[in-house]
Amino acid sequence: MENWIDISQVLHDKIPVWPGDTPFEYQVSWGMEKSGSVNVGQVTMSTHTGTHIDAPFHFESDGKKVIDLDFQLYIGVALVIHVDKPASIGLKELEGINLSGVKRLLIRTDAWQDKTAFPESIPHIEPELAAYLSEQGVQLLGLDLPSVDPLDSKELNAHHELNNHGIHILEGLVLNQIEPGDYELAALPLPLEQGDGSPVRAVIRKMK
Ligand SMILES: N[C@@H](CC(=O)c1ccccc1NC=O)C(=O)O
Ligand SMILES: [Zn+2]
Ligand SMILES: [Zn+2]
Repeated sequence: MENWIDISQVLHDKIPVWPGDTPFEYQVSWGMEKSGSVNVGQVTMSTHTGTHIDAPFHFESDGKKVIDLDFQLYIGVALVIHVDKPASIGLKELEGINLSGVKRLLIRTDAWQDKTAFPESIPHIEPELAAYLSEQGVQLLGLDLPSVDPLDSKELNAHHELNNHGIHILEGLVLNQIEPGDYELAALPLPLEQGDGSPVRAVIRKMK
């Protein structure tokens, strides 16, 4: 079947990363000339580069690693909503949106426009929203932003509250062309045994 839309950031050597984090690098470490038959690549990257998921181990020392997460959560029906450039995302911003029975929620904010640079500031998820979202049935929250907390946060309250309510985090989506509505989503993390996070290839397809 067709009509799948790629909502992932392209991984290339200039992709912006969290200030101070490992730059992304792809290299052919064993080229044709040396190997005689093949190009073999090597990738150096932070697990929080581009479009990626967070495992609880990212913000809790005894939290689950990527391999421990239920991969089924990252495949299935998702609702895309558009909350245009909010200061933050709380109950007020979701007023009038029916989330009952929504398991996967993707929020388009358009607040990170220039994906060639890391943003200066971003709208954050108000930690109190976690309880409401989980009441509605949300288990996966995706955003077109590099974090669910303010960029200067050390407490990471939204990360913790979402995790406390069983809500998994998907960050760095590209949603600027995506109309709100019901979609199928696939955004599988790699089977990283030690992973605190993982890059994903995120794609969606409009539900008929
Ligand atoms: N919480 C952010 C990442 C994050 O906080 C971070 C990523 C790389 C290097 C440092 C980071 N944060 C703390 O200084 C995220 O989930 O992607
Ligand atoms: Zn992350
Ligand atoms: Zn995060």
